[in-house]
Amino acid sequence: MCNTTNRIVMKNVSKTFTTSHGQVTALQNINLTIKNGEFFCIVGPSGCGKTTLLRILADLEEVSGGMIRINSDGGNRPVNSMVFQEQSIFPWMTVAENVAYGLRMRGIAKKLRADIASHYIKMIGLNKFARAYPCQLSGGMKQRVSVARAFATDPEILLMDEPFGALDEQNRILLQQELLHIWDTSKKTTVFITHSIDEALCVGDKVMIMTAHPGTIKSVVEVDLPRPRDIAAIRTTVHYNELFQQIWLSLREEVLKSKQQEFNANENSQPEASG
Ligand SMILES: Nc1ncnc2c1ncn2[C@@H]1O[C@H](COP(=O)(O)OP(=O)(O)OP(=O)(O)O)[C@@H](O)[C@H]1O
Repeated sequence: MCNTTNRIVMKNVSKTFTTSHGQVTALQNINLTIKNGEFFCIVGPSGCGKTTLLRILADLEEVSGGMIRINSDGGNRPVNSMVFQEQSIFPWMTVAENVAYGLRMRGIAKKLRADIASHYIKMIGLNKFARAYPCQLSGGMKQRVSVARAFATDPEILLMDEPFGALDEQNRILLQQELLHIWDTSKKTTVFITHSIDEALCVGDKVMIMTAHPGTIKSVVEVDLPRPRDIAAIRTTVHYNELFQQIWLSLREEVLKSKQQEFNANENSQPEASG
């Protein structure tokens, strides 16, 4: 599944934003090692710093303290590729052009990039739509294209920020299964944010639970469910339910804290009653 080489190491990482209302500490004391080939999921209450952590890994945000090391292979391929919740494909390009986009940017020859794109388009079941434009696709189909494009680019690390969060349940299950299928053939180091414990258990090797704001690491649970995974089948196992309970008990406390924080913030922002 994954080998023992460390791909990502974070030591005492913190991130503070300066806003017009003062300083916001989004992340504190993050110590984390993600191994090469690991499928690493992150869950946590809203606003706990999940996206900030991913943006730091994507080099879109600088850390305020601590250090981060990404062990790169040093080849021609990109270090990372990101898939967002909202489809981020180009509306003026066909499905095939979208999937091949990263390869074109890397100067890969036309024939080779067409072959690679076609391979991933088949994997996501959109062969008949290779020449279609995004406006001709459903939301689920567009998100499939985003996933195919990320894999086709062959990054060393795949960063996924709630990639299926906006999809209905049926499409989500189909895409989770397709993601697992593509991932099984590439064993790419993946960092995957989700609000769903079920999704984290279906796809992940590890699930990291974050505390309510400011985000720290509460615990990391190893998902020792066998691979390759059939999503429908693993959900019926006793061990899946044990893991679900373990994660939920840890997460529940943080979700309640986060709700209380929201309530307190609302109370403090209420204008005082006059008279
Ligand atoms: N650019 C920014 N400027 C100021 N504050 C920010 C910025 N980005 C994030 N924050 C704050 O940092 C904290 C963490 O935000 P972040 O988006 O990382 O959380 P999250 O866990 O991804 O939330 P959600 O689950 O709701 O997407 C929040 O308090 C947020 O308001």
